[in-house]
Amino acid sequence: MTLLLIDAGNTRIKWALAAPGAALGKWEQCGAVEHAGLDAVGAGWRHAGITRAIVSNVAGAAVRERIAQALPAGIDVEWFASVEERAGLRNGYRNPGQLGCDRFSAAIGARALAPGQDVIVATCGTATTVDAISADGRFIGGMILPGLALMAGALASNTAQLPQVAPGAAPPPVFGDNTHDAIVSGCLSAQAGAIERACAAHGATACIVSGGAAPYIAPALTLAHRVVDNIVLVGLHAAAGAD
Ligand SMILES: Nc1ncnc2c1ncn2[C@@H]1O[C@H](COP(=O)(O)OP(=O)(O)O)[C@@H](O)[C@H]1O
Ligand SMILES: CC(C)(COP(=O)(O)O)[C@@H](O)C(=O)NCCC(=O)O
Ligand SMILES: [K+]
Repeated sequence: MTLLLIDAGNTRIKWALAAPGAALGKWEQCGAVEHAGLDAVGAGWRHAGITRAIVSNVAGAAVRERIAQALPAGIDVEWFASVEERAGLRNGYRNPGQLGCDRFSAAIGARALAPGQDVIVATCGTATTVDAISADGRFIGGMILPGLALMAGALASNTAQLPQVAPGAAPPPVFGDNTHDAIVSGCLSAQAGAIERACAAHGATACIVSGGAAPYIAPALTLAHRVVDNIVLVGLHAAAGAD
């Protein structure tokens, strides 16, 4: 009766196994792999008692096909999609289906973790998305910006003098006194600045930060926030429980 949750992003595939009735985010097992590593993970899924899977995929048709091949045979599979309303969340996108299904799921997860609050949820992956959810359960809209690695990589590959940088565990001073720190500060300030601007514009009472780059971006934030591992998987779990 195990539920398999999958969040396929443009860089990595995150997955978790949830037992029936498990609390949100309390997984039996979880992991993250780059797209090429999926087959090995799929072999492990075959002996895990999985009866149902919910998959959020924003990484395109080839990745969808790879996931379909890796899933255990004969289970009930839902390809999660952005719709007008799900799990008590109303989708305010002009065309609800245009919203990335990972963003819709992250918003469902954020609402489940902060019910009745005006929430900003930032998912810091290949792209960074910063989305606003109202206290009465409406996905208002959001921002899409290049993720931290993309931003830093764009500078390195489009300039003659700027190196590829790697952010460290702690953010550098806001005003870097060397090229490396100036680039890291610039990229972190853009990411953290977008999140802080969104919180101010929304009058947010809760700010949730997730995604592979969250450990670098969250320490640069100057406002109260909560780092949540895999908010997209939390949202899929909440959506499954609301059916
Ligand atoms: N071990 C890692 N492998 C890949 N990306 C990582 C890793 N650790 C941190 N990152 C950062 O996380 C981002 C990927 O995060 P993730 O949430 O998996 O993205 P996506 O959902 O777009 O696949 C990368 O762009 C990079 O900034
Ligand atoms: C914005 C995204 C690329 C984020 O993808 P990710 O960084 O998680 O790989 C994805 O949510 C997407 O393709 N969205 C569709 C467009 C939209 O949400 O408006
Ligand atoms: K993202």
